[in-house]
Amino acid sequence: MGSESPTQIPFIDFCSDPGALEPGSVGWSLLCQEVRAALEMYGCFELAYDGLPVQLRDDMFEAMKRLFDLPLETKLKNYSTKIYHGYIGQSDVVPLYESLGVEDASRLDAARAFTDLMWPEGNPWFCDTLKSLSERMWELENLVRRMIYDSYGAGKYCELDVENSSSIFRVMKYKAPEQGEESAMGLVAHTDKNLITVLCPNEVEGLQVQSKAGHWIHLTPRNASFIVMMGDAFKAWSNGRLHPAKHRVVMSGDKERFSFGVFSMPKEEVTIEVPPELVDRDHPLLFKPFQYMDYVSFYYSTDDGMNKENALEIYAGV
Ligand SMILES: O=C(O)CCC(=O)C(=O)O
Ligand SMILES: [Fe+2]
Repeated sequence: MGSESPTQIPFIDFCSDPGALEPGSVGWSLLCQEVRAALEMYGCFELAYDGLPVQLRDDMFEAMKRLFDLPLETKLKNYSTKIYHGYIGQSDVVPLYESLGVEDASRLDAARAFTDLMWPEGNPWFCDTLKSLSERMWELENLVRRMIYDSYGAGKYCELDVENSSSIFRVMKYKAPEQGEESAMGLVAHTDKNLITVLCPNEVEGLQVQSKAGHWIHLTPRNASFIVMMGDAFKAWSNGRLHPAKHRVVMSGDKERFSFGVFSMPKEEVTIEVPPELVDRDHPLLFKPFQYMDYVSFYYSTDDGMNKENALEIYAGV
């Protein structure tokens, strides 16, 4: 893979050596370094992981079709005062895109509240699928997070930081472009603002990641793999080491694309702070402590253009 214009993102296999998922083992240390290198260089990687039954993800893709087929007025009930937490869709900028979000969906009460909102007559199957899948995705997020912390010798902060985090489970649908249109923007280029995003796309391609050199890499994920993506908040925590990958979705062909993912973020009252282990003479402090939602509000209040590109540096840079 040439570093000038890579055609793929790194692929990391969590299945080949189950012993490597034991913190403290030799395999674990090697995996931590591999994860760190991928996230510093590309800001993302494709992951093979067998801790989540394929049937469960297939059930979710099946359930998502029915969810998105509900009337718009029902989907709009998934409303949140928090930015990017509820229903998003009907946008002139990305008319193919629609998504719904459930905060802390691994909690039964949260999964049930969402399900009851969408299906007042009840839908226990959807509720169970949502809860189980969110739980497993959250475990996976925690595993990757632990690897990142350990790779920087900052493992002692991990448990508390995980406790101080929340998550959104989002389901996304992208319609195929209009007939006669070769391709169309499904989701405009952005970096995620949160800590870690773990995505699970269906078999329809469309996700593209920008390399540091500025080339768009078209992802062709292997069957049943996951995409792990760094967000701005983790870049700040790592004192600039982790690279938030810029990505977008471009739709072509005649098939709808579905994906779901877990987006982790610090709880509202929690301050993101660079651990002292990550600051030294060669790595002077780059970011002031800040609260995640304040940064998100800042990001969405700025105009398009330069400010959006460097929002983290403008908002929290020292
Ligand atoms: O659907 C995808 O694969 C990407 C979604 C995404 O980038 C996002 O929701 O931030
Ligand atoms: Fe994203």
